[in-house]
Amino acid sequence: MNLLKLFQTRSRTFYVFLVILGMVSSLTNLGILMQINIALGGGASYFGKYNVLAFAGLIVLSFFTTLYFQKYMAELTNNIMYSLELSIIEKVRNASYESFEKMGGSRLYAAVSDARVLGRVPEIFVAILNAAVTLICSLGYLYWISLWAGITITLLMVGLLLVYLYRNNIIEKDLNKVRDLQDNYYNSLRELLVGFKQIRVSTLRNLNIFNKFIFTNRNKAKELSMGVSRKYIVNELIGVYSWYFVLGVIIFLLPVLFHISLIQLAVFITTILFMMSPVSQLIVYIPSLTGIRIALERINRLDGELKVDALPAIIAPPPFRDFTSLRFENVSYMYSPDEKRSFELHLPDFRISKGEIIFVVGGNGSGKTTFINVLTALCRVDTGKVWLDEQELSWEEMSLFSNSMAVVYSDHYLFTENYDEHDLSDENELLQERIEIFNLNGILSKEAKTGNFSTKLSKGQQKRLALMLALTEDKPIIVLDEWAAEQDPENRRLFYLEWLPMLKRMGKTIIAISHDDDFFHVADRVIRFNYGKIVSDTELVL
Ligand SMILES: Nc1ncnc2c1ncn2[C@@H]1O[C@H](COP(=O)(O)OP(=O)(O)OP(=O)(O)O)[C@@H](O)[C@H]1O
Repeated sequence: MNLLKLFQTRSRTFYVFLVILGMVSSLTNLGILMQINIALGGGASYFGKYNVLAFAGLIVLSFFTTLYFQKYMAELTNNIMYSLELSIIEKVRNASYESFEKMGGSRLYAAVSDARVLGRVPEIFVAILNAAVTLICSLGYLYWISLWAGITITLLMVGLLLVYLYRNNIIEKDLNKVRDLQDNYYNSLRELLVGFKQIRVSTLRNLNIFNKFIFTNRNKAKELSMGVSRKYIVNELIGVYSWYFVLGVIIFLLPVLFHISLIQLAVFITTILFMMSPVSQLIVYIPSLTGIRIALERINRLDGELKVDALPAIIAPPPFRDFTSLRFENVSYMYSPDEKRSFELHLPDFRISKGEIIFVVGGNGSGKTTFINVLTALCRVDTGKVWLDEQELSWEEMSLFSNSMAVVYSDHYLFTENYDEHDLSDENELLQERIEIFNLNGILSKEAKTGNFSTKLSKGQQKRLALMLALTEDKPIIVLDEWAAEQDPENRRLFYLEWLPMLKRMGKTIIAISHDDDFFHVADRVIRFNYGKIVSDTELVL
């Protein structure tokens, strides 16, 4: 996606408007310039006695065209900004888990602020167009008055522009560095916010995150930004003082070189003064264009990364699918295969049957969570086949089937809004019954604003609420990652000896990571992972 393509997709009429505005503005500029010069030289106007009317007409035409265009631009600007923001979020929500992990949250925030920068594109385009048209008209007028003098001034201005662009290129590189620093800064900020408790209780950590990361980063960014500002100031001053140089050439050199008359000289000087404002506008807006290009490049890069393994756009939730068996045949998944130390999960032949309670066990780093990620299609398998009721599933179908699984992660996040559209009303008897069963009676309270359950609960209580909500989703498969880890002994006992059997009686299939060997007998099967492989798959017959 480049800048021009961005416009094409947002508004087909943009270019038509741009051409109309360009024409009106060149007509107005040239007209006004000629009127002034004719008045200065005491010559006859083309419009004779309607001179004043023509002058006023030009200004009115310019006023209304610009007004109409500005309104159109305001609309277009907002459309571009908000739809870009939404399209970034759209890509994130359809991205694969791996590309999401690689991206990191801080880059998402940076991309959203980049989208805001892009919202200025139409305004900048119009300003540059106006300035360029005025410049071209003025130069054309100079050529008409004296060809050689016009050429001399054009060469002079091109030379000065090249110096300006060369310096601007150096500034662009510095700006890129500032943006990289900003990404790192957002990352440190995220760590400060997410890990606030750990940072608050350790002075060393507290000092280090501030001194070694945030402070150093901001200092570097400040130095670079100050350098950029200094270079901009020098550039702008060169721009302004170049005019004196050009005026000097006109006043002192042109009469000697080309024998131009006093009236021609006056016309030249007026025209040059007329060009000053558009050129300074160009000087102001070219750096903005640079910033926009950088923002666009970064959004494009993020876009490319998120496209990897992206899911097809989700339009409506698929119906839950019950099943008899889910089978993995020669399935393997590897984290970042390019890296030296990479972990591979391998499932030569593994089957889950409806109604089973399967415990997934094994040491730290043996591959239990990776297995859950593959099972729930968070990670896309590299090789092998997945069969649902002896029907092979594509990656997309597997992703859809994950909708039939209610998952409680070890670091489960309880949403503040009721995205699952649960019936949380007091009249819901089944819900009240489950609140009772999961020992949440008298613990849960509702947020007045959202009507959702408050998430200000202890870790164990949060997990019990998450389990209850997972059950409310009414899906055939329940996946639990170390669910019992935060429970007190009584709730843990209830989980293994009462709640899991209850779920089984309800016809649910349960896949649960567990470290509680005292309760392994509750499961129908215990599968043990080691180095990414299932080293034992024990069926327990009670
Ligand atoms: N995002 C990742 N990128 C690269 N390697 C990873 C990633 N996540 C996990 N791993 C590696 O994969 C291996 C298996 O990790 P996994 O989280 O599946 O283990 P686990 O059995 O769930 O461990 P634990 O009991 O500690 O939770 C580990 O060696 C880990 O270093």
